[in-house]
Amino acid sequence: MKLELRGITKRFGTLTANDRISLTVEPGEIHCLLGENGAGKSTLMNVLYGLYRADEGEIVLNDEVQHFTGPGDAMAAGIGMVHQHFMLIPVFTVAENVMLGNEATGFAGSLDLEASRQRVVEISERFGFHVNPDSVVEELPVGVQQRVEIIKALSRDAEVLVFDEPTAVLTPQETDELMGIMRQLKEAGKAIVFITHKLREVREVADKITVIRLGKVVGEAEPTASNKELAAMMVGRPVELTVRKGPPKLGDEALIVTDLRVIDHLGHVHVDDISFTIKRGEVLAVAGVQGNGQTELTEALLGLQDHVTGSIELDGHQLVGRSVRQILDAGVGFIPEDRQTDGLVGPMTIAENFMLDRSHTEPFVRRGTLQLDTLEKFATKLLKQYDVRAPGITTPAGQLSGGNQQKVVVARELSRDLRLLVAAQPTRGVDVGSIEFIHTQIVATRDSGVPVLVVSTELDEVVALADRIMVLYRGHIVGIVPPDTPREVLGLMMTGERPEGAVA
Ligand SMILES: Nc1ncnc2c1ncn2[C@@H]1O[C@H](COP(=O)(O)OP(=O)(O)OP(=O)(O)O)[C@@H](O)[C@H]1O
Repeated sequence: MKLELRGITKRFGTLTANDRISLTVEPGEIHCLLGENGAGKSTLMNVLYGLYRADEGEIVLNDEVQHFTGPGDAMAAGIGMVHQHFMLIPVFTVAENVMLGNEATGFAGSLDLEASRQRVVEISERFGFHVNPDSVVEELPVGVQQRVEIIKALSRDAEVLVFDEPTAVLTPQETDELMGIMRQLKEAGKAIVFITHKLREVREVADKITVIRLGKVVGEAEPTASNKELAAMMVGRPVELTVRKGPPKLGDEALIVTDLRVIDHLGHVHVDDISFTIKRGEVLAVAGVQGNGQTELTEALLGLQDHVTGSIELDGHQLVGRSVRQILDAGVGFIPEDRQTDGLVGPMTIAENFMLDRSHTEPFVRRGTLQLDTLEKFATKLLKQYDVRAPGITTPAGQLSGGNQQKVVVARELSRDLRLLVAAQPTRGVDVGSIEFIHTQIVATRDSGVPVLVVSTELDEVVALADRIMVLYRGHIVGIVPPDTPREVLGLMMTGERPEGAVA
């Protein structure tokens, strides 16, 4: 099915998020939509999916103008959306989830579990998805859950499929698998819209690229364009794609972690036998496939895990057993991997989010009174410095685009007086121009003498920031190696193999 968007305009108050955007996606084409954070990509897709009504413009499918009043209409017309945050019911099986999706749209065969099972098997076999209809969703790896989302869309005969930053939550291997799936869907004649910030992925699968900036189409690019060309087109200026970083000026060992062990309430061990140190002025970057104990390690450092044994000493003070509040007050900055649940309060304004954990301290509160002037100046400065694209500091954080929400969290944490920075996936969902800025800020934090722990599933990010790399596998340290360690060796370590010479 051919999709045309003709002159779509969508305004939020005085902000024009989409400004006369036109786009054509042919059947059997993967069309990448590129643009910096807040450019208007998700808004455009929400218009296409019937979630927002366009102020102007038309959605045309196979030369017929559509009038969607909600996602039900869009689905019935053949549009499927694979969201980054899955819309699945975790305790239900795959077949039950697919059945429920269809019930909502009143498709034939709705509420017939056996029919739904067969449909899952049929689609799964056709596209090589390897999904068992009877698996319970919450027990499946993230990459497979995403395939369930795709099956849901395909079971409703979707001909146009929208993927909005689908790889942000995937491991490198799952990402490769998804690229393969997208190619197969294309071979089957689907029209695909693919939104991503990762230029490697764009060049790997795109047939066509449309770049939007500040709500407008700024041009089309060829898939053969270089990273630098694509980045410059998105951001509107040349972008430095490598981090400038001098040799570290190392101080004393500020963070000393000894024999750390983290178990969950069911007794499963997530982190075991972990000992490492970080010096002042040093970045230790943790590499590993997602789910190998990184989340639990960072949460233990912040006091967010209940069953922790061993020792975490920061500047001579023991952190194990202390509350999150005490740990934050001790000067630990934390960029959590999931900004929506742990990093931000959506209905609160940007300014309020900037002072979330400082609302009881000077200079924002003096003699029990909130200093609105101080807060306003501080928030305005941060907004500008971190290039958060928002109408103003009183905009609710939940209304920001994904990448801009991330920038709010990073700005808040890096602007505190820090004794340790723990940054998990610091640039998730962030555009190339802002990645450059955030990396520069993390390096500046290290150069000011702060020990930094970075956790990232992006090997590029680990290598760019690290003074030393620590590889985790199944909750254990495989080795601690220098940043110039060959990628093949790091890749091997991420599967649990220890090369000769690596310090355990
Ligand atoms: N519900 C809303 N109310 C008000 N403003 C909104 C709303 N949704 C989005 N916006 C604004 O519209 C603009 C475009 O946001 P959008 O989410 O479409 O960007 P994006 O290109 O998808 O960005 P990212 O790459 O960060 O996900 C942003 O300035 C955003 O703050």
